[in-house]
Amino acid sequence: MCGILGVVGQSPVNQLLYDGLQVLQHRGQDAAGIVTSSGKTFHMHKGSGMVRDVFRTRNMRSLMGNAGIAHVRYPTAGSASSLAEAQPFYVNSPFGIVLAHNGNLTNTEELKADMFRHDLRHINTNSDSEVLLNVFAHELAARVEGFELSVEAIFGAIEAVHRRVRGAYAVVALIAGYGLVAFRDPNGIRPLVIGSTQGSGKTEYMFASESVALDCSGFSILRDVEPGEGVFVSFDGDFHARPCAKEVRHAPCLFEYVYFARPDSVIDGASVYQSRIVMGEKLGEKIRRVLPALDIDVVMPIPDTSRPSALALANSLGLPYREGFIKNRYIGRTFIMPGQAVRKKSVRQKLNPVACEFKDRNVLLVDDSIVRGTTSKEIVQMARDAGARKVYFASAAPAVRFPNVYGIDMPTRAELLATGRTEQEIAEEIGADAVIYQDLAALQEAVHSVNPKLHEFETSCFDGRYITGDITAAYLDAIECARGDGGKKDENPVSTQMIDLNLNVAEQNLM
Ligand SMILES: O=P(O)(O)OC[C@H]1O[C@H](OP(=O)(O)OP(=O)(O)O)[C@H](O)[C@@H]1O
Ligand SMILES: NC(=O)CC[C@H](N)C(=O)O
Ligand SMILES: [Mg+2]
Repeated sequence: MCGILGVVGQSPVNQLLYDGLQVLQHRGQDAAGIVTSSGKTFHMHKGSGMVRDVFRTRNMRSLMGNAGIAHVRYPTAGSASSLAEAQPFYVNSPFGIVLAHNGNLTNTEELKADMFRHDLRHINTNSDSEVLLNVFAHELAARVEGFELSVEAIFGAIEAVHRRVRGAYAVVALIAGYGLVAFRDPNGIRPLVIGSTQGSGKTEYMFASESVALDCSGFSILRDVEPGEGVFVSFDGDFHARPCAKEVRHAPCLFEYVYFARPDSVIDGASVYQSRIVMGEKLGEKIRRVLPALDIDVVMPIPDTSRPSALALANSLGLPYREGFIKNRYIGRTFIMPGQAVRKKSVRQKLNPVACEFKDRNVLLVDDSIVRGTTSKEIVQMARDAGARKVYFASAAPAVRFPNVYGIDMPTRAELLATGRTEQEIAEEIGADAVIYQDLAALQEAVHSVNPKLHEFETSCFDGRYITGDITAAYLDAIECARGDGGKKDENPVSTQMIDLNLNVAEQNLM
């Protein structure tokens, strides 16, 4: 669930992009990159790790210009350790284009083959985002007349991307000498919001995965990029927007509201915080139904993400809310770390119980979701070790039983705790006295109640219905082989040595 950012300003944007990336860090912890544009030249710096580790003062100084794009990466294609797959990606023709992508394509292999045979383009990494950039570049080149690029040609290229590409994609790109392009897939699976502010008497624009990046940079929310829409802002600040897909649906990813997004963001007009509050209230109603005896002494969140839901749940049941686990603020999000060993170790480093809150009590632990069960297994044991009598575990999301192919790295059924298990068996597996899951209809209703205009969501990890209509059992088997924890390219050191055609690594090391 990467984070993307783009700005067309009237003064240097390097600091703005850096600060914005820091605010989007929760969407990707494995790599970060910024490209700025001054005149017809791009300036790029990217690397593996968190934003604070990738950029030094010397790198920041070299990022000159009044427009730029940026990316934080949580890989869903290729590998976490490959520097060559860090974004933004660059192609030199036509004009020079850099692109940053959040999401995951589902026809990458077909596109790659087409690109090689018909478009005569070479893809050098395993990243689907490099493929997406090359499709856009090819379609743009096909529409250039003479040396001039028209706004019509840009929208035509976006239309062609929507025709050729399947899956989830929210994109920002720069075309050297022209401006910034932004677009979102026709189902609107991944978020992309537009903000504006005034600078030197002109309107400045920012595009971001989440509105929190606009808030922290002094931009106000203008609106979301619509599903299938294309937007172009010239480097002079002229704004153009147009629908670019014939068939559109508005089905944002429900998991953004459950886990990925920051609570202070508003996605597609629905406050994430408000949505999580309602999720907690609805979960409270369900707990009243399924545990009528209600022998619970205290409700506790598993920090961070479940906090608003746990608080609302406790209020709705009239039970005390306590912070029984303290989070180490210097450890990142465990779910988006690459590899099960590091995720498991990090839960213990990240969360520690306050023993006196557990002693001889029946506790209800609340998490936003249970995916692999890495967190819940450890946490239930910690609660018992700290003296809890009974441990109930509630999830603000339904059981995750199906792989996600749209930008969340849970590619195999086998790694999901709920696969092939009843709720009773799940409780046994994590060592809880009972597990209570939110119903899918209640979860959808929670977000819908916050923005009644949202009727449909991308819910595949809960119900196995893939909105792009192209996901077959054979496709799922293939990604399971390629991306299961055993099959990931991370385990293959050769892939980390892939030549990075985007980045002057030698120069980066010298600086
Ligand atoms: O069942 P699992 O595979 O463990 O995945 C689910 C857990 O992972 C996430 O927490 P994470 O530590 O990533 O982030 P947070 O601090 O935002 O809650 C999520 O909030 C759950 O706690
Ligand atoms: N989570 C994402 O948005 C990932 C983007 C892209 N598929 C990558 O792996 O780099
Ligand atoms: Mg969590």
